[in-house]
Amino acid sequence: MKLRELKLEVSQALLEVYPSEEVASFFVLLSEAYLNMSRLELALNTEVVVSEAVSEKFRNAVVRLKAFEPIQYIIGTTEFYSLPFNVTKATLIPRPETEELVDWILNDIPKKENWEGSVLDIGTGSGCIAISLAKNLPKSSVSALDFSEEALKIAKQNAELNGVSVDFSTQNILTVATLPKQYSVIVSNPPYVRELEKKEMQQNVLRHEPDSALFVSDADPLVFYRRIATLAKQHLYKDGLLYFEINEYLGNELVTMLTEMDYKNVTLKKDIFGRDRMIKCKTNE
Ligand SMILES: C[S@@+](CC[C@H](N)C(=O)[O-])C[C@H]1O[C@@H](n2cnc3c(N)ncnc32)[C@H](O)[C@@H]1O
Repeated sequence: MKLRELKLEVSQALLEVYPSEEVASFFVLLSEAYLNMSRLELALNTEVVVSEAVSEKFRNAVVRLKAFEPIQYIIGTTEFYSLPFNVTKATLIPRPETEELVDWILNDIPKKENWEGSVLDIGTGSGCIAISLAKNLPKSSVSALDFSEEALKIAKQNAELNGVSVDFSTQNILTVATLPKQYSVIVSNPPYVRELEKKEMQQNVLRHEPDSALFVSDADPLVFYRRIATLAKQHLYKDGLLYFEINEYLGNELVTMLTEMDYKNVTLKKDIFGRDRMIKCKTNE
């Protein structure tokens, strides 16, 4: 089958479910993954013949996309902070707001090339926060933990893929008594979606991403923040910084909680859409 015919078949099937811009972008991503062809090469080689085996891969992807499976899980990769990351159903797909969190941390560090501080990422998932920090802070020492062995397997692959060294460990943050050492920065994007918010979420997230990465009980949505902030009190150096990605509806409650815990300079930050999505605070003024 010619590439142009395959494109027509795939596009017609996906247009039943997705808008045309999204269909076009899916076809490019699938072609990069299965044909190793860029957007430009696709445009220039419409008459090229695609093997039956590869056409079949596209057809399988169409079935999965029509079941609202995220494209990142289908092709097994995504990009975060301009770096490549493998993803599987054991890992959350890294989000743009988390890139903003990484950017906030990096902007707070003046001489990134020479910074020799230590960082801990709690609930690392694909490793996206830890690895992008390690990549941009070449002299730092970065550690990361998650309670999912499956997620950590992927995070370790991603550290190798990006040529950085991160000290990964399997820990349940809700039950560990202490953290391994002292840190200059502790960061976390913990589960923070309340059960009551499920109805606002898209099918592709609800059906395919890991529940344990996303949800917390309506009764105690700040459980991870309280636990991490308590541990961070003992494990941040003087002037150490704590950063969280947050639920946009819980910003004020977090400001109150961290202030009552005697953290200083508690600062909320909005994402590019104007929503409170990050918070930072300091151990000392
Ligand atoms: C919102 S995801 C964030 C993943 C990744 N850091 C990111 O930003 O894309 C939360 C992560 O916390 C992990 N997690 C959930 N409960 C945990 C626990 N009790 N202890 C340690 N990690 C936990 C999940 O496995 C998941 O990887």
